[in-house]
Amino acid sequence: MDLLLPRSTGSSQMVSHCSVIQMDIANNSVNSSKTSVVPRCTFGVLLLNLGGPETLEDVQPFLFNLFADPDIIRLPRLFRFLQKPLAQFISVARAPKSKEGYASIGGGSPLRKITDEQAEALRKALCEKNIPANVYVGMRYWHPFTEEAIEQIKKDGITKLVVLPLYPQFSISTSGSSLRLLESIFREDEYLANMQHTVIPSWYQRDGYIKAMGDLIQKELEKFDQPKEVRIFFSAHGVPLAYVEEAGDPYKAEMEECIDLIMEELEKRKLTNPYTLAYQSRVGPVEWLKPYTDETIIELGQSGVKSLLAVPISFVSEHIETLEEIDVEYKELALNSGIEKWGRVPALGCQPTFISDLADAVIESLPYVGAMAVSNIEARQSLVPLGSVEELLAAYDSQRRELPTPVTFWEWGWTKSAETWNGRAAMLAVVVLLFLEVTTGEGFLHQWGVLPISR
Ligand SMILES: C=CC1=C(C)c2cc3[nH]c(cc4nc(cc5[nH]c(cc1n2)c(C)c5CCC(=O)O)C(CCC(=O)O)=C4C)c(C)c3C=C
Ligand SMILES: [Fe+2]
Repeated sequence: MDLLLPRSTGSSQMVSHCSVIQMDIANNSVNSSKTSVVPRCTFGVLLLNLGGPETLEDVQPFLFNLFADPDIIRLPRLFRFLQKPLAQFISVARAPKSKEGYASIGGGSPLRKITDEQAEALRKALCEKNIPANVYVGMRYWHPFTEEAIEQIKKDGITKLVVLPLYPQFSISTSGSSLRLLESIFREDEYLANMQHTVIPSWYQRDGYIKAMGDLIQKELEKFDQPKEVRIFFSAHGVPLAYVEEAGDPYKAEMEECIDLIMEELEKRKLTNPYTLAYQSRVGPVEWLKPYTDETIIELGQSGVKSLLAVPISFVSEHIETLEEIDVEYKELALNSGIEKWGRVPALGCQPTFISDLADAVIESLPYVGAMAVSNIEARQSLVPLGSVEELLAAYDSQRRELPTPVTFWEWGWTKSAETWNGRAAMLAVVVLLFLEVTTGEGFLHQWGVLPISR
C-alpha cells in the first residue's frame, strides 16, 4: 500500500511515497503489518552541506556568508565586530577570481542539484529498508539554507530527526560549523528543543563508504594501460594547520585513517599500488596542512612517476575544486611536470553502495535501535562522539578548552590573559598592514587574492 505523505514545494524537503512496512515512531517500534493510511511521516533526516553559488551573481554574497562564519575566519573576541565588515571586504575583493572559476564550470556550483539527488536517493534507500522518512537539505552558505530546512521540518511536524553532515571526515570548518549553527537554532526554539534528534558527526570509517571508494578507484585504475604502475593520489581539501595543531580539529587524523582503510580495502582486491595523500585549495598566507597538492604533483613528476590517478577524498559531490582545480589546474601541472598519464576518480554522488550505506548509518543511529547497536556505536566511534547536537558540541568545546591556546588561523599569539594587549597590538598591526598593502601593492591580502596583484 502506498504511504501518503504531505507534499511540499520547498526544495529543502523531499516528499516520500513508498510502499513499506510501517514504522511506529511514536512507540519506537517497527510494525510489520501494512496499514492503509498513514497521515504523516514524522521521521526526518537532515543532510548538511556547504552550498554553492548557483549563478555568477550569487558568488559574492556566497563568499560573504562563508567568510562571515566565525568557524572559517576566527577573530579574537575583541574584534568580533569586525567579522562582517571583513567578510564584506574579502568577498568583494575575491569575487572576480572566484567568478572566473565558476564561469569555467558552467556558471555556477552543481552542489545543490547533486545534494538534492543524494537526498532523494537516500529517501528511496530508506524506504526500501522499511524506514519511511522525509529527507531535508540544509546548506551552510547558500540556498536552501539550514534555517529554511528547519522551517520545513517544523511545518512537517517532524518529531525525530537524524542529522547527517555530508562530509565523511569531521572538521571544525565544515561539519563543526554547520552543527554549531544548528545548535544555536535549536537553543532558541522550543519545538526543536523538544524534538528527539541525533547526529552522525563523521562516517569515513563505514564499510559501505570504504567499499564504494574502493569500487570507484578500481574502475578508474582499470582504464590505464598498466594499472599496477599507477600512483593513487588522494587529494583532500586542506585546513589551516592551526585548526589541527591548536584548535584540536580531528580532520587530519580522520583523513589519514580513512586513507589507510581504503588502501586496506584495495589490498583485499590484490591492488597494491603506491599512494600519496596531499591537501589542496589553500587560501591565504598562513600554513595549511601539508604536503600541498600542487607541490607534491611537481615532486612526483620530477621523481619519475608517469601515471597518476587523482582521488578527491573530502567531499562526496563534484564541485568547483574537483571540476576546475583538479581537472584543469592540477592536470595541467602534472602533465607539465613529467607525468604522462592522468586519471581522476569521480566523486561518489549517488553511487548505490554509498547511498545504501548512508541509509544504514541513519537506521543505526535511530534511538529505537540504540540499545541494540551500543557495541557497534562504540566500535565506530570516532574522535567526536555520536550524540545530540548539544552534547556533541559540548564534548568538542571542552576538548578544545583543555588545549593550551585556542588559536585559529586569524589569531596570532592569542591567550585569554593577554586578551586586551594582544587585541590592541592586533588592531594596530591590521591598520599598519592595510596601509602598507595599499601603498606598496604587496602583502597578505594580495597573496590571498583579495587585492589584485599589479603586473
Ligand atoms: C571538507 C571539505 C572542505 C573543507 C575542510 C573546507 C575548508 C575551508 N574552505 C575555505 C574557503 C573556501 N572554500 C570554498 C569552496 C568550497 N569549499 C569546500 C569544501 C571544504 N572547505 C567545497 C566543497 C567548496 C566548493 C563549493 C562549490 O561551490 O562547489 C571557497 C569558494 C570557492 C573559491 O573562491 O575558491 C572558499 C573561499 C576555508 C578558508 C576553509 C577552512 C578554514
Ligand atoms: Fe572550502
